[in-house]
Amino acid sequence: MAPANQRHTIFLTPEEDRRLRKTFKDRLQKCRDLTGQPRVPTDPKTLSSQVIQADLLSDMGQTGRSDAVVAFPVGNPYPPCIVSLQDLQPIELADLLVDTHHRGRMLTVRRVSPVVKLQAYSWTVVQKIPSGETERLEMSLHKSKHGHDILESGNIFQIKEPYFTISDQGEPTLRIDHPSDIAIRKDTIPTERPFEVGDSTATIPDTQTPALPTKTPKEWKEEGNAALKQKDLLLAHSNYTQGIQLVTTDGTPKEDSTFDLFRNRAHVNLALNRLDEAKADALSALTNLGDDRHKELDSKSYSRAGIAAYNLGSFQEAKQFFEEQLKLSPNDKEATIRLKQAEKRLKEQETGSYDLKKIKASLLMGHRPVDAATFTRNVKIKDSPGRGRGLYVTCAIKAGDIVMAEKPFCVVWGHEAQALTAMTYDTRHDRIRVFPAGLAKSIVQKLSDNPSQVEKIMDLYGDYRGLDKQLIIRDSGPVIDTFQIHDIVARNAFGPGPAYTGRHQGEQGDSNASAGLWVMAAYINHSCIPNAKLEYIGDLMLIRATRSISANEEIFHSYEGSNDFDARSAALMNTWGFTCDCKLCEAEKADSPDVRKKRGELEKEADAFVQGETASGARRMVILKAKRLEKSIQETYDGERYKGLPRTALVSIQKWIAEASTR
Ligand SMILES: C[S@@+](CC[C@H](N)C(=O)[O-])C[C@H]1O[C@@H](n2cnc3c(N)ncnc32)[C@H](O)[C@@H]1O
Repeated sequence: MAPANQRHTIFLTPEEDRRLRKTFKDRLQKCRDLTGQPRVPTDPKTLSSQVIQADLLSDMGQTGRSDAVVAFPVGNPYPPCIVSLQDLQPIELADLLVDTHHRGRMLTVRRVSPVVKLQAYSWTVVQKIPSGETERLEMSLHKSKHGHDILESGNIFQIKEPYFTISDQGEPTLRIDHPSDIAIRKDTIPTERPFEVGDSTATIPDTQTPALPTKTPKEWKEEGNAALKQKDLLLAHSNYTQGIQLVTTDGTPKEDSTFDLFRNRAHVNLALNRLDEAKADALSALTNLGDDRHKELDSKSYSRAGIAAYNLGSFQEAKQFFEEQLKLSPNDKEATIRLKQAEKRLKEQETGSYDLKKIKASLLMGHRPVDAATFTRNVKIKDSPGRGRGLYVTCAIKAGDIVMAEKPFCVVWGHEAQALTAMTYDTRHDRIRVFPAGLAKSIVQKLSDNPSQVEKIMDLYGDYRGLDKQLIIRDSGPVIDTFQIHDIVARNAFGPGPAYTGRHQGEQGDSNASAGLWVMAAYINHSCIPNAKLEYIGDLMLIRATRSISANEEIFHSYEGSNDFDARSAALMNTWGFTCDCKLCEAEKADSPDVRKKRGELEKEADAFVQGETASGARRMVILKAKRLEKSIQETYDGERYKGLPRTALVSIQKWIAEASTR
């Protein structure tokens, strides 16, 4: 994870480290050994008793959330299915091969057991009908949608290009890594006897049949409204969608009930943070009729379109929608306030001038996230030789000034339920890393709900390029390669530290560090002698110049603050996969290991001295001791080689001496 306040390490004993690597390597080996072998049929009774036992254990809290850090392997990416359901050929469980992706095929199964929900995956038992054969089905990290477990949200699934493999626990399993590879059948027949393994009386056709009995759009609207009243947003969304699908073939509503369906779904979409669809729905709901009743309804639609645009950071568009709303309802106070807010954001976007005092005060009042715009006018992305792309300033910036300010694409704070720090074993580099899994999950969810954002996220640096940055929409949503998201998060996420100070103690344990993705800032490369630093005010990230920066100069901040060359180099390689070649690293690399060791020891001594001795009012003898320590550290630096470079080991002792000497 990237800077600052990041947590790169979770302490593992050598034995734990060895066991973790061995478990995952053994599983990989088992997969390799069995690849392409025919699947061995399972015993339905054994499978069902396993799931029931595991479900009981998880109910008793024995396998659910605990302080233990979740670990899973990464580094064997495979692409999601990009073929529509209708173009896939059905496959039987009996035809599956081990550790194989069944490209071009689709498996329709019925869930016949409860779902065992664990932190990093969920699993259940499914049955092929009419054969009655059963199999384990596992959905990995990206297993929930708006807080609901996907496997639990239905009982008939269509699995696209099924992947049959061996689970991390060594069991044969169908495994889903990309949420777009599983569809819940809309015509799911609610089973009165839901969990009877071996029941093969019902048949499920592989292709979808129209829902029976058919409801009218008005009835779907009423069902949607009822679900909304019950706060079941997903059901309300589904009901309105069914109504919309009945009345529109070309996306254009024709009568009042259809306009209502769109307007109501816009409301639900706002609540679900599905902003793209919220905006589109609100605009589709516009009747453009001039009578008072329709004017009032259209005003509501403009308001919803404006809120969606505002939350997407499209402030110009938001402003236009609120202006249209005010034309229809000139006395609407809320619309006037919203218009003013949009205008303020546009000004921030343009000038980079923020009322930081007011923002800080709003944080004290508990208002989060910060209501502010992103300011990136003075920076641009360009190639940075040897470092991929980097961020450059387009004009001179004075020391202390704001280079840019950015709101995150997504942030998960340590105190939030979604926070989850995991350990990953990357089979590509044989490395164990700390990974903000909760952030990755939230990003996948946000992108699935807001396809307009896919391109900018997928453009970020990651080792595995997956589908690159192309947006592919299939069946009912965008195809998101979760392995690509993993690699992007691993190299670009920031650790902003706890959201609150003083309160919410313990919000950053081993398993719940805060993490976020600030897209433009993610283009900034590392240097051990940076010219900029990060600050967070709530979720607003400020990048400030630490010295004056000339026009067209590249911006750098320090990903890793350790003064110890070896520790710093190891962290840069382990977390970000590169060797720093800045002048400071060059100079430190040229020092002999003995000199580096000596300097490290002296620095520790200096730190202990500074902690133990108060500078103000220090006696002469104590100051002399500090100066001797300073001199010893100075002697570890080669004057010629370190000319113009920071001598980082001296920082604390020199600060102490300066303070002690000003009396
Ligand atoms: C947060 S991204 C920075 C933007 C990235 N350079 C790009 O092209 O999108 C971090 C990645 O940039 C590269 N990087 C950053 N600083 C570097 C440096 N000083 N030297 C070499 N590579 C660097 C590494 O590949 C690292 O994993």
